[in-house]
Amino acid sequence: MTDAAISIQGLCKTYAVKGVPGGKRALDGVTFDVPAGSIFGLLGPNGAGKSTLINILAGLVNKTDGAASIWGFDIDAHPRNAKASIGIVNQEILFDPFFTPFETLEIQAGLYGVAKRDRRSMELLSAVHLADKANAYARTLSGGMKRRLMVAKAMVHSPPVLVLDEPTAGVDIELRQQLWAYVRELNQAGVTVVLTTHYLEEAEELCDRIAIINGGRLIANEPTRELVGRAQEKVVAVTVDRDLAEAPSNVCFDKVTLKGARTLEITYRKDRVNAGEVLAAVTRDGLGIVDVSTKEPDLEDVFLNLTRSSAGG
Ligand SMILES: Nc1ncnc2c1ncn2[C@@H]1O[C@H](COP(=O)(O)OP(=O)(O)OP(=O)(O)O)[C@@H](O)[C@H]1O
Repeated sequence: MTDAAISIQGLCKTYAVKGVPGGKRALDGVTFDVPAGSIFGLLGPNGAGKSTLINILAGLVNKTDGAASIWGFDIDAHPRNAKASIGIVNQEILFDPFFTPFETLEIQAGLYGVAKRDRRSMELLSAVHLADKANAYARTLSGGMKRRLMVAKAMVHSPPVLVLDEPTAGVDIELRQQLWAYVRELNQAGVTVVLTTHYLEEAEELCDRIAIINGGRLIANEPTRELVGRAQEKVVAVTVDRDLAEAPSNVCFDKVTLKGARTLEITYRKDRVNAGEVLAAVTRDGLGIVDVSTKEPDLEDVFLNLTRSSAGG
């Protein structure tokens, strides 16, 4: 057992690209740990380097520099143990369409050297709600079913760490919810889960901790709540007791717009002023406040702010 399920230090990857001197740098000194027992989100815009990082952990891409270990096993010094400690669900759906889901899991278990008596194929199929499809041809499964089969396939050797690379791309909302429910169950049973996703609200809902990479560099790595708290802009809608001809201005307000005759939508920076000061600024002109509602920043705001500021240097 180890405190970090995955430990990554100074990881670099430069792809050799024809006609590009020096190649394409996809990872540029990335360092972070995934705490054991967590659901960890790895976010980043397209081309940020997420798949490269996961493929290095999977042993599919050779790193250029740095170190990585999985469940305490260095991927260079102990590649077999490292590989046995991780299950990876790739973006692409890969399995033989002529085998049934049950056979698919049995074959995968065989590849990992799981003894027959230790195999859990039916249990895994039930967990991903595919027990009734155990003997159907895999090619007759829907897209969502195939993806769930991929998750079951990644778990045949009972790895302590499961990585899901964009697992819900193209999966409808209901199936996505089922998949996340299963991910939560696995996590409660002790599996550390790493997921990359473009669905920020899901990362926010599911993950204890979130790392963001952009342009091959780590730009954030924090508990989800703290990351969300870093969004400095807040919006408050204030309904007043009389019609307004125009929105009042005040130094407290970053932006203010009139929404209807009596409602002001005020944007302020919570690192500069607090809600009390904003409301006091409204009443200063003799206006009475009838109603107030606030909007909490979500990860989308944080993500955009962080990637924008890192792109701007
Ligand atoms: N085999 C390769 N040869 C050259 N460049 C590559 C190769 N694979 C990836 N890249 C480049 O490396 C960078 C990182 O790509 P990567 O696929 O890791 O990003 P990503 O964050 O997973 O993006 P996405 O969300 O689109 O999958 C990109 O600029 C990509 O074009």
